[in-house]
Amino acid sequence: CPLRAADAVSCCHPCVLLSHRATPVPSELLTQSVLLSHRATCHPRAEDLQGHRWATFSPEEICAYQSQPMAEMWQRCARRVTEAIERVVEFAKRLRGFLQLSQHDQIVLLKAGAMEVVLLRMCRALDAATGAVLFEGKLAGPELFRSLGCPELVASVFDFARGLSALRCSESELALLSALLLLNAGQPLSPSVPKCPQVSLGLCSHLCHSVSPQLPAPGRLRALCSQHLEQVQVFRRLHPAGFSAAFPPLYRELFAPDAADGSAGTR
Ligand SMILES: O=S(=O)(c1ccc(F)cc1)C1(c2ccc(OCc3ccccc3)cc2)CCCC1
Repeated sequence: CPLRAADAVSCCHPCVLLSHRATPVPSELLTQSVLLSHRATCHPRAEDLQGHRWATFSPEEICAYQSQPMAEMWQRCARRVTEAIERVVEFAKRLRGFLQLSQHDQIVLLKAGAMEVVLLRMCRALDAATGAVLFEGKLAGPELFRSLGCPELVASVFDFARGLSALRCSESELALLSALLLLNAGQPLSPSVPKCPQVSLGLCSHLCHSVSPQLPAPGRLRALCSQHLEQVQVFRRLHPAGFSAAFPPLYRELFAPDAADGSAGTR
């Protein structure tokens, strides 16, 4: 399982004054604020997931997905992950102090951390009994994604989601983990990184102490995101034209910035 307290993050983004006030905001208020932001920006909502018995795809439906052209399946996943990232952006904007960052810092944190939060949130849509994930309204196992042509990435995505799901984190823990990942995005993984004096240690220390047994190993999430980036490049080489207009601009900007200006396939 990818979660180890030893990887407890030791520093949040140095400029994030989450309680940008003279008197620190009580950690309970901060936690409540993060949870509300999480609940408002997660899909499906927690209440939709609880007790709901999701249907599984029939063998014929799975076969239809497996028969889809690679580009079509990549576009489907790209659209879904882009929608998920847009919700993470909204979550970040609701975090105390985030909008007080410079636009540059906001973009740096989101570029480095949004995908990690998407992957963290994915465990909410995983069915513990079957290890299948909610995809286009039904439960899908890794075999449904065969036409993507990247079985190792798909396996890694499912393994991570299953490992996190097995910890049965509460929505509050996932909310705090998401805030921590975003505020720590892009920071060195070394645990020896000194605490940032400027940061509002209120939230940082609260996050680290409240969810320390569940902190995702940032190295594991970063490796997963790197694996995704590698596969995006593989896909682009196989389908130079297929990566242009059919992919959401935000997806191209985040994961293939050199192609985001429409020059795909010309390099
Ligand atoms: O439901 S999903 O489309 C899904 C895709 C692949 C998978 F193995 C499991 C789920 C989704 C997702 C989309 C792209 C992801 O990384 C990029 C990626 C991974 C694998 C192949 C292509 C792209 C990860 C997750 C889950 C959360 C948001 C949407």
